Amino acid sequence: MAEKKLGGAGLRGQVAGETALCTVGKTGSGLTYCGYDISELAEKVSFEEVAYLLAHSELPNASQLAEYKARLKSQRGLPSALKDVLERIPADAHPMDVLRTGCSFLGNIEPEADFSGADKAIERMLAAFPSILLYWYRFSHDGVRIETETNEDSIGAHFLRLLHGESPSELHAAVMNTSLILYAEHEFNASTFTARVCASTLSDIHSCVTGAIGSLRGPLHGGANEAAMELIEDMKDADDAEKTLMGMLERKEKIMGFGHAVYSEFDPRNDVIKAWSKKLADEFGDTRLYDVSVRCEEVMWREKKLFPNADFFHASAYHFMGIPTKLFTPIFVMSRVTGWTAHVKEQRANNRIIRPSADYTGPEPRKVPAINER
Ligand SMILES: CC(=O)SCCNC(=O)CCNC(=O)[C@H](O)C(C)(C)COP(=O)(O)OP(=O)(O)OC[C@H]1O[C@@H](n2cnc3c(N)ncnc32)[C@H](O)[C@@H]1OP(=O)(O)O
Ligand SMILES: O=C([O-])CC(=O)C(=O)O
Repeated sequence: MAEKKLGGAGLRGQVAGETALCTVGKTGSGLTYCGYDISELAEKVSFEEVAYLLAHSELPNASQLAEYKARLKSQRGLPSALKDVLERIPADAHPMDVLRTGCSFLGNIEPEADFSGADKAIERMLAAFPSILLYWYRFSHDGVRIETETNEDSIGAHFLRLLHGESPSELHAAVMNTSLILYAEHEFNASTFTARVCASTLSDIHSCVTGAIGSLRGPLHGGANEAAMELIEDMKDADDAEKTLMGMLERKEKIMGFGHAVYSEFDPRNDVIKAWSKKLADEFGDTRLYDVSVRCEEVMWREKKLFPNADFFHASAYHFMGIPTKLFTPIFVMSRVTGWTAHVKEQRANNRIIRPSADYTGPEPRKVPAINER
């Protein structure tokens, strides 16, 4: 993969620390987690294996995986104090704000006592985030208090079960599994860097994750999957997509779900989720959203040499599985919590408080005038 020209604002291209967790955009391999290529992981393993890999630096063997999954499964229930809080959050709140509050509140009632409690807190967050999200969603939108403990084998299937009230098809469970793998980790992206900055002050893990959720929410980062859906949902067909995009480009508007801070030619996660989106479109029996997405991809490359990032084809894929748009970015959280927390542990293991400098552009030193002279 060609190196992207880096420099300028946004700390672009500057090395801000070390990690053994992930490489992004290195020549010969687009994206690796602990040395494993993302395409191979997406093809061969479960999200739980990836979560374990990020937490423990090695893939689990069969018994380690079975124990890990059993532990996660046993932690899907929510304490009543947390349910009370979730019931007070209005239906028109953004679900990312709900997760942010849910995570923060969990840190109050089940705090990480000291850093030796990190793994326990991480597993609890991983297990409880889908339950937090969907307990609130179903209560505020459907008026039901759902049972959040399910027997579904995977986190992806558990999520779909809580959302739709029934076990997902094999296809949908497989797509969720792959999606969670693709979103799990990505080096020093904005939300992970947020988590590391917080960790570097020796703060607690719930604070690190709460801050990271806030960073992920924005449309230039994780929020782009929702913004991409809003872009494509009204496109009638491929020609309409072309016309809409050309107009937006002429007006110099940003097209959400395209471009990347590090990758220069393609995002290795795109081919994987695009293939699943096509399968889902065929199953759904309506390829409009897939067709308009493909035309967007063609137009953006032709006009701007910009390519879809991980978020773009996630929009149609999630939509085909009946997932409401506002739950798209929270799914990213359910996955990325594994990467964030692995970075928190890594930062703690070799810590120095992160505190860069700034070039000053303000006024020269001056005297404070009396209030009636201002
Ligand atoms: C999972 C993730 O978080 S992936 C990222 C999700 N975010 C998005 O999809 C939002 C849309 N994309 C963007 O805003 C950007 O591409 C970012 C934030 C991802 C990366 O930002 P940068 O590193 O600053 O982008 P980059 O340096 O490649 O930009 C080069 C030029 O392309 C333009 N450009 C980049 N992305 C886009 C886009 N999606 N639509 C239109 N123009 C774009 C930039 O405005 C810039 O133009 P300029 O030189 O005239 O200012
Ligand atoms: O690396 C980035 O800047 C954004 C990204 O793709 C991610 O966090 O998955």
